[in-house]
Amino acid sequence: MIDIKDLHKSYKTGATSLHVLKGINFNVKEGELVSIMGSSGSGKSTLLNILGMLDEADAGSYHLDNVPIKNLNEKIAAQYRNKFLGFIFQSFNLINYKTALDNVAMPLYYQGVSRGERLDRSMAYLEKVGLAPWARHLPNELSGGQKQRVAIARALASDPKVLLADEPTGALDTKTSYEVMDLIQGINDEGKTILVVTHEDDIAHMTKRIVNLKDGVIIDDSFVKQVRAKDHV
Ligand SMILES: Nc1ncnc2c1ncn2[C@@H]1O[C@H](COP(=O)(O)OP(=O)(O)OP(=O)(O)O)[C@@H](O)[C@H]1O
Repeated sequence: MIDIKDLHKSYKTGATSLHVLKGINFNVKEGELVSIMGSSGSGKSTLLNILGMLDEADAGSYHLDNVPIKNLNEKIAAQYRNKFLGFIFQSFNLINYKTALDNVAMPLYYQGVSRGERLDRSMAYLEKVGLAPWARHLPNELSGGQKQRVAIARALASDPKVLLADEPTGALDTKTSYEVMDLIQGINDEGKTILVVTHEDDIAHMTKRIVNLKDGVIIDDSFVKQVRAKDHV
């Protein structure tokens, strides 16, 4: 599903250049649940931005569902992003003046889905994440965990091939974090390919494989022997 070969990325500020990704190689197969770990500054967000087609590498190749992701114009990149990827963020990124239901339905509007289908589909995904009773509420009436569930429903509603989650539990307390990871595990059990960026070891052990980044290189890439469940973290 994801195939990355010898990826390099540098940031240039003035006369200096910071080499952040120094030859990343990895593959993610359909249906995997993988975490990308590493300390602050190791390059996790840089890698995720490239995977999410929000930025491009300087060198190396990236194939997403066998499609080469390179030199795409804005319009094509946006189309691919809609088709292939769903995003989940640490800070939820919900629109505060729209209800939970309208937040989930929003991307479908931009994809030209009719109003009736948008609302039906969004309601079904809110049900899936356990939030149907909260459909008419605004984000500020929801807890952090509930907000993240809305964001997950929004990411799923377009049925992307891959979910990219950037520190999805970063703003949540421990118990709520495990509940959100439990939901992510359930979505993965249904076949969705999911990548989770985290710097928390317990969260990473709720995924099936941990890729460890340090100073822009992968220092370890291993399957988790015993994937932890929410009540046994
Ligand atoms: N747009 C940019 N311009 C210049 N330097 C950048 C830019 N983005 C990131 N960096 C630098 O690149 C390095 C890697 O940053 P990155 O955000 O990928 O790390 P990270 O592992 O995600 O860290 P964190 O866990 O703190 O988010 C850091 O030293 C950072 O300061």
